[in-house]
Amino acid sequence: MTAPLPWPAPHRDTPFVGDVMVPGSKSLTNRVLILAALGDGPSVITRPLASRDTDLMAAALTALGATIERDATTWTVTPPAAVRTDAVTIDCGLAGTVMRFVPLLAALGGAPVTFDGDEHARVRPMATTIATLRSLGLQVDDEGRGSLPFTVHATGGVTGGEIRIDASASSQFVSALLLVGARFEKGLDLRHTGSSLPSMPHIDMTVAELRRRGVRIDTDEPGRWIVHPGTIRALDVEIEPDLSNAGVFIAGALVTGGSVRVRSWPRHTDQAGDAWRTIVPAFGGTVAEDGADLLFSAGESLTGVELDLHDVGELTPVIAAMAALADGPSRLSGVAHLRGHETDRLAALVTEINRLGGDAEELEDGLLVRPRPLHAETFRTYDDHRMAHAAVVLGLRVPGLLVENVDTTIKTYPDFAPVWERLMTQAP
Ligand SMILES: O=C(O)C1=C[C@@H](OP(=O)(O)O)[C@@H](O)[C@H](O)C1
Ligand SMILES: C=C(OP(=O)(O)O)C(=O)O
Repeated sequence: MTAPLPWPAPHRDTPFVGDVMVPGSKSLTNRVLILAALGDGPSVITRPLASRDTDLMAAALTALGATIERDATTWTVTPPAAVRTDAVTIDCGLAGTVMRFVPLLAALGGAPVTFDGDEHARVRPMATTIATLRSLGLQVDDEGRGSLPFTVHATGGVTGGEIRIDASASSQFVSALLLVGARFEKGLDLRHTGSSLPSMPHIDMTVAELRRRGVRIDTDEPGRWIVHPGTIRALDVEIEPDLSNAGVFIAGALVTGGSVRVRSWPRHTDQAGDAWRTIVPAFGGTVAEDGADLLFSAGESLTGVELDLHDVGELTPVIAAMAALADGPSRLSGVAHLRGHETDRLAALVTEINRLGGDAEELEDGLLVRPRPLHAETFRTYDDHRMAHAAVVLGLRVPGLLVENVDTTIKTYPDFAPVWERLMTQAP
């Protein structure tokens, strides 16, 4: 099969002025799906994200016995009637939320479950998931790899109790345990023992979603979570727009001297992407509330930034693209763990920005980006949706830039390319 032709990135010689309603949050949709499958009755999810990562989660939960009925705007999830006893295989694709969360859910079942995924999924950090399952008393066959593929041999329930893990490579190791801990016989007393813990807002989101469903969880001590055993209540919810994915439109407005209205920005949210409210002023832009929407506008200039992105690592590729177009140098820190994301994002960003004539340098825990005049090339995406997002930001200012495999954006945003094409045909 021949690879599809690279996609011509949208370009603007004039300010990009946009009005967007982004699809639902991946992180919320996949948490809500799992919690609905563990609930004490059916739950209705309104405006879930329908994308590769959430389809994979829905398929995994269905394989484990849940029923998911989908119509245009809602998914109704009915938990399994009984613990399954037949062996199944689950495709994790490249979805961290599927490969980290679902094995813990499978541990509650009564049969072997095998996990595998895309080629690159096999090199994403999974050792903590495997070690966690083993310390909970489960047998895991991974042939010594410490990564996908592996089989979890569930035996009909988990005792739980005290457990220590090193989640410095991904917050998802913590979230995975918290999501199921109430269903362990003794609940969970979890301590993170590693040197640092990335993506705290994602853990806070997990805790908030559990509490909304009646789960008691103590978080008084940093790095420790006590989940009391009990019922996870069914809950009907509406999914918020994905604020991390909104970032590419916000960045597009800022790098072209324009503005964008992002519709229905939640006033209170646990999403990491809410950080755009502070990141945009750091680049010299402004943020204003207008009813339910937020308006992001470019300032006089696009200033270089010094940002610690430890909590919001998934925003880094788009921020790095903005930095490459800024008026001065930027230092992005706190994101060593990005080497274990969909690709090694630090290496990929340096290679691709420099391929365009830029000057990006990899640091131990981040990037140094010095703006330089850029020229068009084919920007490689390494099967990483957020590399495609970064390419669009750059292409808005670099005429003729091509994006290799823009379809990788289906991971969290299936209409990404057509939406940009439509926006480019609109005034001004
Ligand atoms: O739990 C989640 O939904 C996520 C947690 C974060 O993972 P890491 O802690 O591995 O960065 C984030 O980057 C990812 O996009 C989604
Ligand atoms: C890191 C990301 O995804 P995942 O959930 O696959 O870890 C991401 O979307 O930026």
